[in-house]
Amino acid sequence: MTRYLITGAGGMLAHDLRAVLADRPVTALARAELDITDPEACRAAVHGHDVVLNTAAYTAVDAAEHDPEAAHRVNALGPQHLARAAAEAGAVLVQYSTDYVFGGDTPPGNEHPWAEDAPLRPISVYGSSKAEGERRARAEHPEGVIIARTAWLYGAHGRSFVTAIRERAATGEPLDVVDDQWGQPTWTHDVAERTIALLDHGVRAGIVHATAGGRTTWFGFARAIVAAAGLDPALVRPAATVPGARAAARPHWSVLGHDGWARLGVAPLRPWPAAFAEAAAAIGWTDPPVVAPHPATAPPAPPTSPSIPGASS
Ligand SMILES: NC(=O)C1=CN([C@@H]2O[C@H](COP(=O)(O)OP(=O)(O)OC[C@H]3O[C@@H](n4cnc5c(N)ncnc54)[C@H](O)[C@@H]3O)[C@@H](O)[C@H]2O)C=CC1
Repeated sequence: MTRYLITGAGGMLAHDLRAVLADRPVTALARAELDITDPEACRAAVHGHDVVLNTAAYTAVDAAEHDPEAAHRVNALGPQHLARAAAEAGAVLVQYSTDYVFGGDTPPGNEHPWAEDAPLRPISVYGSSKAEGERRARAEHPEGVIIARTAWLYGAHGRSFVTAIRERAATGEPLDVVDDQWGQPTWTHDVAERTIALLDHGVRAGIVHATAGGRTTWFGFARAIVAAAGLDPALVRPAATVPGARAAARPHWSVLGHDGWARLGVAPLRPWPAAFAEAAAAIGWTDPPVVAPHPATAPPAPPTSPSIPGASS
């Protein structure tokens, strides 16, 4: 029976991987139990497993701009250590990566979905560190690394764009959300389920885009989130990206192509509206969040920023 190791087990995607693998032998190690920057610890942890699902990552996109070494250690060297350990153990490594490995060369008006083999041109430290992690993992274990690039994740077990928008909308204040960055909101459950389907199909190497079908902007997604919660979608207003407003640049075009799935004989993730509708019902996002009442003497807190750009990626 296949034995699975999940790294970064405290994270959002890891939770749903554990749920999908609930009836199989799984070791799930949180950061305190396995630090993927430690090559010896990686070797010891991978030993005895057939599949390594690496969800561990330095995911603070803006903070990475100020601490590139930390991002590199976790996102570039970590996957390399795990790939080496997987090669020694005869295991497959699934390395989760990001849409932010792209973004450097899409002139407006010339957008098409990024193919799996499109050149990597990140525009942030985080994206560069993840791109380097892809390269190092594949070089270390060419026959046994699957790169699964995902994006715009939301799920039941973590903070995300969905939780931020729900909390802001529940205050009744209007929300300005960027309408010029395109992508694919993706449920962690679907990423987990499709990844395991890929492995069950016998795939041991390759690149897939583990993002939902379709496309929207952060504004479009925010409206869907607010509508699902039974709140007024008109609260969400379209805004333009303010250059330099955040430490790390965001790609304006993060729509990933899904042809790789057909080549491997496995169906891709479903379109984002259907996935979000099911997620909202399953997670309890069809009701507005309960916001703590403000003390009678204190005025309501103003929004902390004029717009809500995209969350992490
Ligand atoms: N959240 C998103 O929107 C997106 C996430 N991704 C990628 O998907 C994967 C999973 O993301 P999430 O579950 O959202 O991340 P998360 O931030 O919820 O979980 C990541 C986990 O990694 C752990 N971690 C950090 N440094 C570590 C280290 N040195 N050793 C071991 N564990 C460490 C953290 O403690 C955390 O529990 C990551 O590879 C991320 O880069 C890609 C695109 C979008």
